[in-house]
Amino acid sequence: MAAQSLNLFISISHSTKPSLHFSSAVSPFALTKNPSKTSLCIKASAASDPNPSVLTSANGAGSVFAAAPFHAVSDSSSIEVDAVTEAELKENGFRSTRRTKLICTIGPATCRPEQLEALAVGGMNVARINMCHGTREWHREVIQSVRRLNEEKGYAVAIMMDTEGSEIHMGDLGGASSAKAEDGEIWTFSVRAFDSALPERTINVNYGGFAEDVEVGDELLVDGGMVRFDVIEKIGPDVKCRCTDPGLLLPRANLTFWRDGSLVRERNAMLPTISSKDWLDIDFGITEGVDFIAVSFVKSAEVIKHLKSYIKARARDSDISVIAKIESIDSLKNLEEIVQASDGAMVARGDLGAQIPLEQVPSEQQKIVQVCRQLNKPVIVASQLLESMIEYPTPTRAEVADVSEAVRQRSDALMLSGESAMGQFPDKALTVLRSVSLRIEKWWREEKHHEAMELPGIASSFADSISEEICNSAAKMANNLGVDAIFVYTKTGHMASLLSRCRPDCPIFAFTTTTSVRRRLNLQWGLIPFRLSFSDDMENNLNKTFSLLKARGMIKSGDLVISVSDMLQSIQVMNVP
Ligand SMILES: Nc1ncnc2c1ncn2[C@@H]1O[C@H](COP(=O)(O)OP(=O)(O)OP(=O)(O)O)[C@@H](O)[C@H]1O
Ligand SMILES: CC(=O)C(=O)O
Ligand SMILES: [K+]
Ligand SMILES: [Mg+2]
Repeated sequence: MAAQSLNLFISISHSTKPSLHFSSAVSPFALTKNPSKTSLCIKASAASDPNPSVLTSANGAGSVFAAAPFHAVSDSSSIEVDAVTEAELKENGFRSTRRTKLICTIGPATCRPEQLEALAVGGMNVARINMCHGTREWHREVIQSVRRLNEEKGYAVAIMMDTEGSEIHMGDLGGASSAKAEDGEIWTFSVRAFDSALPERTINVNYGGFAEDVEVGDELLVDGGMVRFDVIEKIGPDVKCRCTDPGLLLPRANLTFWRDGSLVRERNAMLPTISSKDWLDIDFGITEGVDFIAVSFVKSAEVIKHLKSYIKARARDSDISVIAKIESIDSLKNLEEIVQASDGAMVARGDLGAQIPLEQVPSEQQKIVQVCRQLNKPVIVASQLLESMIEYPTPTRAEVADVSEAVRQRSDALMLSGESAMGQFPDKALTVLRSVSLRIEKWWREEKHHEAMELPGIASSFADSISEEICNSAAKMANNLGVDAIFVYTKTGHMASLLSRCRPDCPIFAFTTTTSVRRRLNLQWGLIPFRLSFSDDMENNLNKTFSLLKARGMIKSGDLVISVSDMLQSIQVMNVP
């Protein structure tokens, strides 16, 4: 990195409605303006000696696997970052920090505090709880353990609650963790409520209309085809089926039935996206202060809008993001509207692959990732990324290729399901996601393989347009100048997400004033979220940040940084003094 001691300060102010264009080959000196409407001030000064006005003592420089002592006090002179990020920055430098975020579904294999901590140490950014399984008391314990971990160790692990939704699924297997269906066996799927133990080879179905809706000759798919049956006989509430594709039946697995090669959507299509049980779970999530609610089987944008206004009315001071799970034919049909209405989306390939032919899933994934990036919504690729690791300690080559593809598409986050919830090797699975992400990100950066995605304007106001232009330009400048990091000072997180959307080559240090925004930013590509008190005085903020980060060894003199903020709409380029 060529050392530069130039502090370039560009601030844009406008009294009348200005039109501002940054030239396409943006360099810090190649800004153009419309002089009649915009005042553009470029201040260049030596930045060798900004007054290190705020200096606190080094705050426990820990190594990766021993969480550093963390000062949870949110006083104005501290900065909150977790020990893992801190050690990663110190030991490997900015360039090699991971950009792709990792989500772990928490289940019996990972719910104890020490297991959760191992996941946080291993790079978990978001913990997902699936309301299909477990009791609310169980989920509350998990949420509280994660919160304690954040408070005591300085992590910013966010919590995502995933609704059950009202699609058809099996009941629990009378306490068994799984059951094996063998080729040719006859199983009974029944809507009856069994008081005592389930008879042998009997499966409960949650949907009352099941026996009426299926027909002899239909094909019944468990979990999108993990196990298949042919419907051979209907006897009142019981449906007899012959297993044609053997496999493992898991509790509450999803059921779909197919007739003449297409998915049957009879009355179950009328089931509400958010069931009454889901609403109670959502109330629970609001009370417990979850960061994200992922809505299963979204069909239209309306349900998302409804939920968002419900949350707004109910949770005045906690802002919960709503993630639309794309896992049905209807959600594909209404994709853009749904994504637009949501705060993010999940490619829920498990159920999606049960509703559309499997060979269509990869192209749909690509499309969903692209639409989300264009609309600036974080996107998660989920399900079966490392399925074999539920049982085995190493992934298949094909699984590694699948993870690589999601990283190459530059989705915001990858998610573990059964691998972390009930698998035998949750930590190893997380390590595989982490190391494959790092390796593929580096490869694509070095080879400059990444195709530039066209990013349409998305601003809904003029002020937003300025933010967007600033972020697009800052990201481009960062790549052209080869800067070490982009700093963004953002209260709501919006500027940070606009920068993330550009997927720049360097990491983005996102400074925000509240812990809840910090947690939510942890879902987005390339953002390293810090909590920091800051003012409207950017010079002061920068000096303070440099001092705090330098004192902890996370940056050093000479590092080249671009800084933007949503208080003062500006781009600054400088070397760390
Ligand atoms: N809280 C939990 N308690 C017990 N088992 C769980 C829990 N969460 C997940 N599991 C187990 O892990 C498996 C995979 O989890 P996952 O969240 O992918 O659920 P799923 O049932 O496949 O549904 P979904 O379509 O909502 O993802 C589940 O089938 C279940 O066996
Ligand atoms: C995650 C999820 O719900 C699915 O893949 O179906
Ligand atoms: K779910
Ligand atoms: Mg699903």
